[in-house]
Amino acid sequence: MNFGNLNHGSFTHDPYNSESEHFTAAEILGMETALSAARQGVRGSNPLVGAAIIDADGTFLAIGYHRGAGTPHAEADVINRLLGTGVKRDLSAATLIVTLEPCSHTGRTGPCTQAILDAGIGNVVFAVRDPHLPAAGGAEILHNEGINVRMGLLAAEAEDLNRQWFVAVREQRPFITARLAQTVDGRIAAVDGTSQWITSEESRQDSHELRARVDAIVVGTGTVMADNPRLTARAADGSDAAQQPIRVVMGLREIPQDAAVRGVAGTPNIPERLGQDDFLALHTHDPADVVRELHQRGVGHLMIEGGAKINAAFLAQGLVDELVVYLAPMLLGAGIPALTDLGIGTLADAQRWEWDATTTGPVELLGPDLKLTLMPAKASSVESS
Ligand SMILES: NC(=O)C1=CN([C@@H]2O[C@H](COP(=O)(O)OP(=O)(O)OC[C@H]3O[C@@H](n4cnc5c(N)ncnc54)[C@H](OP(=O)(O)O)[C@@H]3O)[C@@H](O)[C@H]2O)C=CC1
Ligand SMILES: Nc1c(N[C@@H]2O[C@H](COP(=O)(O)O)[C@@H](O)[C@H]2O)[nH]c(=O)[nH]c1=O
Repeated sequence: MNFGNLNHGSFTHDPYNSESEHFTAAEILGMETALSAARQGVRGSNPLVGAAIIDADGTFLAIGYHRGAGTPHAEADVINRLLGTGVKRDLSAATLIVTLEPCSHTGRTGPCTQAILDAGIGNVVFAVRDPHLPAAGGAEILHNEGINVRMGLLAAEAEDLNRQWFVAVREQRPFITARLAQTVDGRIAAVDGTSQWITSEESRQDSHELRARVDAIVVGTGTVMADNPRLTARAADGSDAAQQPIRVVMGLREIPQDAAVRGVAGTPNIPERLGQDDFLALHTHDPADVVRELHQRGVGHLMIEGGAKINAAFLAQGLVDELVVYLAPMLLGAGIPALTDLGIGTLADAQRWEWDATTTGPVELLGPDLKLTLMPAKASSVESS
């Protein structure tokens, strides 16, 4: 196969896809299994990726997946599972099946191409190209090392699995999660601005785990003035988590010198790009400015934590890839809504979302609350509704 004329930055299908390749029933089953395994991961700066290794006769040898930024990639995970005991085995006839092109770069972990070569695996089948430029090109490296590489198996399914991640990469911005802690009637604070707490301890702890995973959190100046939040990631005993997001406040007002958000938080998730300063005031009302600035600072996963105006600003510009809604069994009737105006005047223009069925499923019970996870509906399902 000639890999020479492929464009890594492109999101169009490669000329070499499933129609020009032959895949065995075992490889198809392997890719279906890898796609299911991928769904056990968590969304964020890295895509969901799953992998399987099958023997020449189609026997499954191992299944693995990526558990989120900073953890081993799916290829390394599946190889570790197979060879973790230290037993050397001949894998030259085996096939590694993976939902995304093996990476060729050293990011938070080492290159998967090297792990595959070190394991002596003779064949690789992957579904879709990795559009993330520093990581791309793995197929060529493997091919040039004499590995039999084929691509395109269940490509549409693999693209769909990470479709918002692909959008974020294409737009050269972080993957963006918006997090709402609201009453059943969609309020995030009472009429007088009080909001602590609407959601349960279990929900808030889950939220702290989310904070520890993201690279940055954004709130508006309104939230800082109303709540004086710390915006740190904390363990159940109140101690600071080892990894902390950059805390970002968006708006024109100055943040008071004694604001809690200025306090020392610990180790930022991306220290090499931020130094010791993990608080950032961005004097703008435009979410695109925030996204651009944070992308330049190396933020791969951004979380919007409110309030109402900030939530609406990001949603109105299509700058939310994932919605996490903690829904408390509480009614306020009046108060601050989860979102201000999105500029939607008629039902036909409603934003459509769909439930996201990854690890925990779209609905989780957290104490008395529900946690709902959603992603923007596919363009095709919006057109047909
Ligand atoms: N339950 C929950 O999950 C949460 C609840 N809350 C609650 O929400 C309330 C605060 O909400 P809200 O007042 O909407 O505050 P926001 O945090 O949304 O901040 C709004 C302020 O940010 C600035 N700003 C920045 N960008 C924009 C923009 N695109 N459009 C408009 N304003 C912008 C403006 O101030 P400036 O003049 O400085 O530019 C504006 O007044 C509080 O009562 C808080 O308790 C807050 C977060 C989470
Ligand atoms: N009210 C409310 C939340 N509010 C969010 O938590 C912030 C306070 O953060 P911190 O000072 O770090 O504890 C606050 O400003 C707002 O962003 N979160 C929730 O999980 N549930 C809730 O009911």
